[in-house]
Amino acid sequence: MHNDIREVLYSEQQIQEKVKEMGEMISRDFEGRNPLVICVLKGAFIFMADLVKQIAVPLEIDFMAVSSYGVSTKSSGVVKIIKDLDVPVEGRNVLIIEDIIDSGLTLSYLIDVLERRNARSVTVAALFDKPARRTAELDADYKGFVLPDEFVVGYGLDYAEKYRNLPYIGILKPEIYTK
Ligand SMILES: O=P(O)(O)OC[C@H]1O[C@H](OP(=O)(O)OP(=O)(O)O)[C@H](O)[C@@H]1O
Ligand code: HPA
Ligand SMILES: [Mg+2]
Repeated sequence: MHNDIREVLYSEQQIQEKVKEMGEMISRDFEGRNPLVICVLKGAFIFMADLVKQIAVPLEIDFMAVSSYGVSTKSSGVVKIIKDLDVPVEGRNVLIIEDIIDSGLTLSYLIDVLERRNARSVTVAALFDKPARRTAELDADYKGFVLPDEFVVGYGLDYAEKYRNLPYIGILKPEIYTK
């Protein structure tokens, strides 16, 4: 285990099993719907890569980069689009892939943007859910694990751009971000 991690919450193997289950459900529900799968960068890049391999229906992929945390464990409250989609979403069945829903601000902003661009449907798959800190009223259609109210890293999630490459999800030692 990495020295900066206080506790591993879900191992690489537990995550892979969950991702497979989610992929199977999505495959069933999106049969014949040709989804446009949107990866919310950077955090969702690993989940996205693992999940799409478990989805058996034809799909297309695009990427959007948004950021609101920066070098902090709390949302700045301002969601900034750093990279927009390459393709129009009008008339498409969009599946948003998120690593974590925390305050919910990122997702509520994205859903609003995609609905205003006239997506046919907007569905959300989120691997991690931290309901304790929610300020925006929303929930994922496909949800992996519910997390305690702690700042977590790994499996794509960062603190100040670090720890994304850890294959598991763990609680970051508070002294790392309070020092
Ligand atoms: O529900 P919220 O409180 O909005 O938090 C969730 C979002 O915050 C993180 O992104 P971040 O802004 O850190 O950008 P990153 O993915 O590049 O790390 C995370 O990857 C989610 O996209
Ligand atoms: O707990 C978290 N860890 C990393 N990034 C995040 N973005 C929202 N919540 C978190
Ligand atoms: Mg981040």
